[in-house]
Amino acid sequence: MRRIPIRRSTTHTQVDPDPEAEQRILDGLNDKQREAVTTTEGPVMIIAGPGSGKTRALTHRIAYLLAAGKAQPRDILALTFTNKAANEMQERVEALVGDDARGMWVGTFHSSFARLLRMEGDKIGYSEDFSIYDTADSKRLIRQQMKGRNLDTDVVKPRSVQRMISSAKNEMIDPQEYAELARGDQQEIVAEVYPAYERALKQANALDFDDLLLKPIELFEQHEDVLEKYQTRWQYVHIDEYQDTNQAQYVLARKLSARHKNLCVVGDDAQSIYAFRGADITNILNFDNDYPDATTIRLERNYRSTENIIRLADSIIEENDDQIEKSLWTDNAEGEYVALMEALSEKDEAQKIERRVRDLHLRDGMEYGDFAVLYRTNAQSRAIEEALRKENVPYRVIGGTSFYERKEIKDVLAYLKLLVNPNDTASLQRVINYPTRGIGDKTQARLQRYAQQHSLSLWQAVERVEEIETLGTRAERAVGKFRRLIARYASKAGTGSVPADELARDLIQDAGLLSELRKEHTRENLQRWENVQELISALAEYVESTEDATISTFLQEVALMTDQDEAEEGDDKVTLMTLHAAKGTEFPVVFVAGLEEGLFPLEQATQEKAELEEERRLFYVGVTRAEERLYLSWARSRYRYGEQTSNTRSRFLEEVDSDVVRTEAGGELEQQTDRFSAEEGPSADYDEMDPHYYRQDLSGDGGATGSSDGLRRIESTDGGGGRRVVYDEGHGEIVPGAQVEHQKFGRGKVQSLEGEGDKATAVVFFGSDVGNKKLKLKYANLRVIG
Ligand SMILES: Nc1ncnc2c1ncn2[C@@H]1O[C@H](COP(=O)(O)OP(=O)(O)OP(=O)(O)O)[C@@H](O)[C@H]1O
Ligand SMILES: [Mg+2]
Repeated sequence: MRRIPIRRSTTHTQVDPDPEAEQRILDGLNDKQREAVTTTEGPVMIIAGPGSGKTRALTHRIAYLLAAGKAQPRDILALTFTNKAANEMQERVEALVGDDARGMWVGTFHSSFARLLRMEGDKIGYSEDFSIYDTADSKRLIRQQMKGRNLDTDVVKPRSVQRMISSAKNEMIDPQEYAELARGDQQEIVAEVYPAYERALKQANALDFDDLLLKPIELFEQHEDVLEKYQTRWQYVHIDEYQDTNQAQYVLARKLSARHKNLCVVGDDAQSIYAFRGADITNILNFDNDYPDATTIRLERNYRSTENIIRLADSIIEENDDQIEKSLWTDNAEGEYVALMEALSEKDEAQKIERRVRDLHLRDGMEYGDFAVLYRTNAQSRAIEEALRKENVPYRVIGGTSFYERKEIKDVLAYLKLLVNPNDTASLQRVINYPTRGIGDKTQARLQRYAQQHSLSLWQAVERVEEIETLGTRAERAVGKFRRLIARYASKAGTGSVPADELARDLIQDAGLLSELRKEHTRENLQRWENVQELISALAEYVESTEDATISTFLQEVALMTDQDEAEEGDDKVTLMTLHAAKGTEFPVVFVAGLEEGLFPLEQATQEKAELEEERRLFYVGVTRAEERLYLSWARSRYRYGEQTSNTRSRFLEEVDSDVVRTEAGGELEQQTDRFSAEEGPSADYDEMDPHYYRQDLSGDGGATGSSDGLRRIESTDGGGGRRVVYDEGHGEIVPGAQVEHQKFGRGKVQSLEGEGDKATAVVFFGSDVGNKKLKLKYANLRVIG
């Protein structure tokens, strides 16, 4: 079932000072982190590399403020990058203070300020039920405005206009200023459409994504008292991933912390990857200047990755010129070499990834949930999905054709949006004649013209259909029928007499959506029908689990979901996502796929140094998600845009520190051709993979201890602090130093042991030809020979 982030109740709770909790919170940190946590007053910037515990420090800081009695939950604002990260933060804080910490505002910028606008937006002319427009909705509105002005949408595409308006908004350039600055035909057109688009949004009681940040600024500027209220309330303001804030976010942070001056930002300039969406790296670079009394704290110890992964990451980012000097060290083990995988095609690449996943799963007992496959473009997921599906490896894809972007889902959502906000023109246009109900293009154009002439919203024109003389009786009747349908359900939704999910179910039935999907018995239609059912289930679950749930709050949650939030939690699946979506996450095993010139870095980004550096930072973000193992892969040929392209390795691969990289065994590419073109299926040569990329010098000595319960317990030190390894007698005398025999690899000597029960593994050295192998004892069938 779809997971909708649960809306936090606004109930305020009190947290009493708790010295024990305070100690516990500080115990889980190193000195630098402790400094970050206890420097509670004044502006603080924590700047540090990936995996150094920035997010952890931020979370502990909030918990510390509560436990030390410096703040109550309601005094705290924390802004994160995804709703998922926000939920995690909320949960961890609660776990740390051992109490519920409701009343904190923890969320993304967009969801926090959407919430604020629901509460205060009436002061600048938005009713509480405003709609949030995504890019597609915005484009629809822009197209309509262009058509109304006889602007050729083939010459300048609504999509480009939408992008240009969005960039302008990101830089806080309003329509008037834009008109003054506009140069050249294209900008002149945008200058004409921009103010019309703004008016149309307002008329639709709708806000686009950029507005969710701009309107609060407008609100704060026009209503000093509202700003003061929140400035006073939020004594402590926190921002994670500060390197990716844009101008509007910068202004909001500044305004909100102006009174108490307790602004704590956390970030890493080397991980700034959203300049293309208006993020402004100078926000973090200039923090010291903007807040002259700021304390800057640097964290230097990486807790996440092996030494080899960090070495590789360092060698990547070194190539960039513009960055704050940082050093990163780790106490973690050296770890495996970073593996370079060369493939013939995207299909071959996908198969190789799938094999590695299964290999590590079966042999090393890694869970499927331990793996992430990262790529530059969404389209790359297809081949990987196919390979995984073929071998029944469970996976999830984050982002891409996200559930909530599917046509049938957007149709249902548009109906629901209309109930809440009938003036929502984009939604109305979407469903007014879907399913077909005799309100064709001509009728719609007439309604539209009438609306424009009388300065009405499209819905208001629908309401006055009887007065529109240009419409024939048939059209009038059809529009009238539709109006009654929407009005009936809108009033039901308004009274709240019927549970939201029930109402939605009845509405889509009455609107003819379900029968439309059942009309033709195709697989696609069946899938769509199921998706619609799933949406209703998600709504039902949301209603059940959320206080004060309404269709309106549900729609808001859906509109503000970020790619990462859609992931269903708790199940053991390989995660597939773009490098952008991977920010802030970590996985034991990471694959970065498609390292080819033109794809990563993207062709378009290779001309300008600044863009190339952003691609490189994206690569840096990708590799630093890995905890234990990292695979880099590229394919000699690949289908892109319907054509077979022939590729060379990415320049990024030439730049990395080759000392920590090993090309995967499997011989020359020619040999690989033989291997993979054979019809034997991927599992056939499963056993003979890659003896070379395991490190020879995996340390680990240990000894056996007897015990009274009859089980033999074997302790091994694994470099990470002497974990106890326990398994039963069934495996024989498998202790470090024992001679064993494996069916395939022959004789070897046990080097070290790790894990427990079914997950117990041994590293065995099988001589210099085969090298070290890490084997899962449950499957390895090792025979002890001495
Ligand atoms: N003092 C610590 N002791 C033990 N583990 C830690 C400590 N600090 C951080 N960690 C662990 O290290 C990992 C990385 O931490 P975290 O995600 O906070 O890093 P980050 O700096 O935010 O990384 P990124 O830049 O990728 O967002 C996490 O698993 C975290 O729990
Ligand atoms: Mg982080």
